Amino acid sequence: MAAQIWGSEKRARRRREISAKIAQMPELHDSKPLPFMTREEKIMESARKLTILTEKMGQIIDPTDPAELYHLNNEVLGLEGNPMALHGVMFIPALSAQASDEQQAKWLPRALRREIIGTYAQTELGHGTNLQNLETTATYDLATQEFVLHTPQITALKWWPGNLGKSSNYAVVVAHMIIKAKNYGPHPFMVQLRDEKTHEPLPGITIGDIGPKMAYNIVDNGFLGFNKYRIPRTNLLMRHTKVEADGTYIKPPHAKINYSAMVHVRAYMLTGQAIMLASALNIATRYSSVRRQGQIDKSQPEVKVLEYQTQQHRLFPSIARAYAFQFAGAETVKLYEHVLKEMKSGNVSLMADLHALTSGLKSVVTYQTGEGIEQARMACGGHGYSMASYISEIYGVAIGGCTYEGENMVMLLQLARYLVKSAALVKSGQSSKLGPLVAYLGVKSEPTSLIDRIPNSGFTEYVKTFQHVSKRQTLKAADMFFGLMEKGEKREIAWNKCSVELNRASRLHTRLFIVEAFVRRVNEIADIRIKEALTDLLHLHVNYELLDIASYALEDGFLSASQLDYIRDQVYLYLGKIRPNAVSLLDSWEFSDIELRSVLGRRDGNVYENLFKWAKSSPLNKTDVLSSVTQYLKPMMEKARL
Ligand SMILES: CCCCCCCCCCCCCCCCCCCCCCCC(=O)SCCNC(=O)CCNC(=O)[C@H](O)C(C)(C)COP(=O)(O)OP(=O)(O)OC[C@H]1O[C@@H](n2cnc3c(N)ncnc32)[C@H](O)[C@@H]1OP(=O)(O)O
Ligand SMILES: Cc1cc2nc3c(=O)[nH]c(=O)nc-3n(C[C@H](O)[C@H](O)[C@H](O)COP(=O)(O)OP(=O)(O)OC[C@H]3O[C@@H](n4cnc5c(N)ncnc54)[C@H](O)[C@@H]3O)c2cc1C
Repeated sequence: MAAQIWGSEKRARRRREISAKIAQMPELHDSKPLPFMTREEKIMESARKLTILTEKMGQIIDPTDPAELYHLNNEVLGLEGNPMALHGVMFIPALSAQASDEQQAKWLPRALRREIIGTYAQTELGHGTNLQNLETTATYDLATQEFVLHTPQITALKWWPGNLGKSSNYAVVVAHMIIKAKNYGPHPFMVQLRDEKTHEPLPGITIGDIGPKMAYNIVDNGFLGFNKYRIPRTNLLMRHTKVEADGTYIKPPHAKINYSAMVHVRAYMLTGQAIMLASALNIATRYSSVRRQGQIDKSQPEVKVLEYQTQQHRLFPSIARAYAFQFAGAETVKLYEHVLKEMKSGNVSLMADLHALTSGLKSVVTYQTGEGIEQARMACGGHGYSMASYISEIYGVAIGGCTYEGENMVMLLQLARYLVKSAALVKSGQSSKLGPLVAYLGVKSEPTSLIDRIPNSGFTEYVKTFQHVSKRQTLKAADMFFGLMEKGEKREIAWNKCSVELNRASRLHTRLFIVEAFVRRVNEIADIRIKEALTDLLHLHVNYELLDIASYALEDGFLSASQLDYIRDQVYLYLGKIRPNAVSLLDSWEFSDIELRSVLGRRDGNVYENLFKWAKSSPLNKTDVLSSVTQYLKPMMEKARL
């Protein structure tokens, strides 16, 4: 099963080898539990480990393999980030995709050797979503052949970029490029922020940390202002766009090609979310098979809480989602790598499809991951609320994904643009022009669903039902939009009035893609036992998801009330079938105790003893009487007693 999850036997084996090596290297372990550290201590601890990794990484992993890097990162540095997180996740990808060969030769080897640390500085205090209204300017000075970076007012301060505040000395900065008074829109520039020797900010740069956040507190998200700060013309990233010395602008082959670093993260973060969901579920499911509370049959001893159907219903559909996200994420990464290769050689024809797909997936996956992790926390009762479970930290980190790389509603609306265009093709009789991901929009469906009507139909009737609801909602939302425009509404006003319906269409389309990716994967599996276990999980997935969106299929009679009862019964049936495999389905992800960082989710199940040990190690317990007591509470009580 690990081979299915991680992509191959070899990958699963490599993960085990890497975990085993890390287990033998105490210098790479947390020196104490992260929840007991201050933010400064955590940052220090993380930087300490990073420097060891820079020395020893080659002994542990193949540093050119992103999957191995990611695993090393999760084991050693953990989910809460590190001082170079953005360096690997966005700075290097931005340089790789957007810098010319000459620029790459100059900067990439230095970045890869970690001579410099970089980040991606785009979002500002006043604008994150609407890139067209960013306010930082890069004005070309023809006389000196330099760009002058400037922050005209407080809302133009860069705000949020990870590791910008304290760690990075370089950044890819996105600013509006102005040449001879003409604004060419946001463009990426390579900018040195700090002195390479002293690490002091360079003159003309204001920089710092934006303060503690809901999670990710090892990352120094920062602010950055420029006061007429000059950089050479050749610091504009020029793989796709060029500015000649005389100010001539050569436009890129696609207007949004400079957004590729964002698409990179959107494509890669899906499996990251799957891992966080599976981690939280692993903790909750293991704990649920240790925790005994109450009886189902009063004549029997107390049961493991995992025996309760409500507990299974809380956890198992999310187990199915974690697998589904992992499979859909793996497909998306493959597609991204393909499109990136094509883009580099000038073929930009697949960019719109990739953008639509990653926008929808990023939104649905992060939202459902958040839901699943929160349910996992609640499923652990009181101990889930303790930082000893570590689930709240996983939740805080995962939920950040709903906001970064494009706020979820906004990204769903991006997919909706693509769906509405596709609907227009269907309506104008040009269904043959639909791309493969939306081809179903042009296919006539049966009048009613055949779920439970055709024996042994596998998952086909389920997929058709998801297609039907997605198609119907897309065409309905598009009709609403076109109808308003026909009545004379301006395009943007009409769009806003339909946006809730449009986003519903985007979610349904994305959920269909996730179901199809799961079905595709299960169909490919040769090993009978693995196929059986995953088929059970897929049954649970399709029935649970369909029940969740049933109103869309009920409103036009595509599903009947009796079919709905059948679907509900299937959910209960598969909860029971999955129960014996539940812990194994999560243990198959092979998270080590080092990586999980959870007292509740320990592999050995020795929860109570270790919870007590953990509590005793709290800094508050170093002394029996705290100074808050001697200084305030004790005098208060004494005064009251007089
Ligand atoms: C030991 C070492 C450890 C190191 C570890 C290394 C591991 C390496 C492995 C990697 C693993 C990665 C895992 C991820 C883990 C995550 C870590 C967390 C890091 C957090 C990073 C967060 C970073 C950020 O948030 S950066 C800022 C992101 N900002 C945004 O996303 C802003 C959102 N806004 C937008 O994207 C745009 O403004 C948008 C799209 C909303 C609107 O743009 P615009 O106004 O320009 O366009 P429109 O007018 O709306 O549209 C015009 C047209 O263009 C189309 N379009 C838009 N974007 C794209 C695109 N990208 N591609 C193609 N087409 C695009 C749009 O659809 C329109 O098309 P139409 O045809 O006109 O409809
Ligand atoms: C943990 C974290 C890490 C980050 N790292 C980085 C980084 O490394 N580099 C970087 O540059 N940035 C980074 N960011 C910033 C992040 O990319 C933005 O916060 C994000 O893109 C959302 O933009 P915003 O803050 O402007 O939200 P807003 O756009 O202000 O969103 C507020 C509300 O308005 C709604 N809204 C906005 N526009 C529309 C619209 N057109 N239609 C409908 N609704 C709309 C949204 O849906 C939301 O409900 C990070 C953010 C976080 C939380």
